[in-house]
Amino acid sequence: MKNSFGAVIVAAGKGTRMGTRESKQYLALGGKPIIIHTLSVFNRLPWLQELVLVTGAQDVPRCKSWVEEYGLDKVTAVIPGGNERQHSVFQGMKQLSSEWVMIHDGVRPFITPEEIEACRDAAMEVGASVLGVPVKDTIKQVNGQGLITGTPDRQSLWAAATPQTFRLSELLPVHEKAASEGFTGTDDAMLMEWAGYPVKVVEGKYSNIKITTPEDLEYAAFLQKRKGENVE
Ligand SMILES: Nc1ccn([C@@H]2O[C@H](COP(=O)(O)OP(=O)(O)OP(=O)(O)O)[C@@H](O)[C@H]2O)c(=O)n1
Ligand SMILES: C[C@](O)(CO)[C@H](O)COP(=O)(O)O
Repeated sequence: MKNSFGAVIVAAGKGTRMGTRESKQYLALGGKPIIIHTLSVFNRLPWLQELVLVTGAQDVPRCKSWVEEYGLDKVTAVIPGGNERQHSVFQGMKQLSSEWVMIHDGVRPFITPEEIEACRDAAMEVGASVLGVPVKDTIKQVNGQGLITGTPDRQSLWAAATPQTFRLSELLPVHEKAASEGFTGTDDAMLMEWAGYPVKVVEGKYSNIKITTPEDLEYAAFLQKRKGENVE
């Protein structure tokens, strides 16, 4: 359907950098698994037609029971992901029938409806969008010996986040082409850039963190407490 939107929440990673036995997307935050916080934000979007969760094959049953338990009624599929994030995105996209697809990391639970809607609107304007923030540090390019080989102009540097929003009819064939040519990107925008599509960056919040390493959990607990205090 024209201008229909689906979301793929990718949560099939191992969380190696977190170093916990439990994969980080299932760790408790404010009494609920992190992934449930993320899904709940998307589930509350009135204009979102379908919501697909991509998770570890062994975690599909418990994720399905959480979907029921937390009343996540927009979730249309809970499916196993792949060895790479790109593979998980591809599997999730194949479950969708919407015109547009928003891909979001399951470990970014502090995304806000306002940021998601800004991404939606920018994608409809340009064809594709990525939420990001201007970098605050000076970024260095460093060679294998640890020597600095360059300092890109900070004015042009943004840290890409998610959601990343595309037309399903454009992203799916690009994923297929990347798979056939062995091209791997660390985000979906990289694939679309590689294929020559324009992608607009939308300025988001620095609080849209990707929970990756142990210190992120401490910051996440602070953000969750602050969020709880802001509820009317
Ligand atoms: N094969 C993979 C790898 C990652 N992801 C998801 O992509 C998001 C961003 O990836 P990242 O933060 O790197 O998660 P992990 O790959 O689990 O972390 P690590 O690299 O530390 O193992 C996460 O929600 C993760 O679950 C996924 O669905 N499938
Ligand atoms: C997609 C992403 O979150 C954009 O910053 C990031 O590239 C994911 O990288 P990861 O290594 O899979 O966490």
